[in-house]
Amino acid sequence: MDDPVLLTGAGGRVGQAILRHSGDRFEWRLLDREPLSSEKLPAGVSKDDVYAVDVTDEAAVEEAMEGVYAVIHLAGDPRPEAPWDSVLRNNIDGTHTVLQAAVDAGVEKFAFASSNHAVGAYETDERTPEMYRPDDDFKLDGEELPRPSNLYGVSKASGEVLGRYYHDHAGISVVNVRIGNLTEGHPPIDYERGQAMWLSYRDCAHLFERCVLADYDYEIVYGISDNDRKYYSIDRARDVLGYEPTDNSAEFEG
Ligand SMILES: NC(=O)C1=CN([C@@H]2O[C@H](COP(=O)(O)OP(=O)(O)OC[C@H]3O[C@@H](n4cnc5c(N)ncnc54)[C@H](O)[C@@H]3O)[C@@H](O)[C@H]2O)C=CC1
Ligand SMILES: O=C1O[C@H](COP(=O)(O)O)[C@@H](O)[C@H](O)[C@H]1O
Repeated sequence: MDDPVLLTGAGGRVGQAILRHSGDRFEWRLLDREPLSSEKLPAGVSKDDVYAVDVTDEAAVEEAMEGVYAVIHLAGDPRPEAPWDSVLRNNIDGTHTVLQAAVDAGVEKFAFASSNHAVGAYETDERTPEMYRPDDDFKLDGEELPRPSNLYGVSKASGEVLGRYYHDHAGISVVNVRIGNLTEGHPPIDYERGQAMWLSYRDCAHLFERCVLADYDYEIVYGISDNDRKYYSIDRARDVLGYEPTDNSAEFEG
């Protein structure tokens, strides 16, 4: 596929995980409100393919969207403790602006970085910490309603609903990836929740690559590696996207 893939929030942790492992897979167009240093750019991506843009800037986003085949939308405030004014502007208004521009430009697919915090309130005192352990059978599969654990999680659930609206009314393919805990090199240490939802860099890149290449209508999938501790099912990601994770947080436990 020759048409570009627009990666918003390209300079961040998730964006760099994708570019480090899939930098040669697509014709990239990179967007971030912060300037991207040359070491953050994969080979073959020139400064002409980089847009220093705020995702709430409609005109600038429309310009970056011209001719794009698919969008991987990562840009936003990633802090679970982020205040309402920030998640309202960066995560909700920003996602609306990017989705509207994508539809207006005839973009085929939209992959949204949702979060475990969109469903964090399922992790009740009664269920934890046992639910983070391999022998517990509690599972979430993406069919469940959001239960945000904070206002950041509300903004992520809002992004999922924005995608539902634009799929239903404009036909764009949408996949919401409820990312767990992206940690480079190994799972979080001494943190059972993080180990249950660990996503390795290479599995992250592979999963978003599948979001560009697979065909789907509207989906919600979990973005985690194949962890023994997982309480998120990755069956939907396997069945619809062809996701085949390599890593498992259990392999790093003594
Ligand atoms: N890192 C993780 O474990 C997880 C991340 N996510 C989501 O994935 C996405 C990326 O997260 P990270 O890479 O960890 O965050 P990050 O903070 O490392 O990267 C986010 C990037 O987006 C840019 N950005 C923020 N607001 C922007 C705006 N208004 N306009 C343009 N660019 C903007 C920042 O400059 C930054 O380079 C976020 O939406 C986050 O909510 C979800 C679950 C887990
Ligand atoms: O959405 C996100 O979730 C991860 C994991 O949550 P945590 O509460 O276990 O840290 C978080 O690390 C990341 O910053 C955030 O964007």
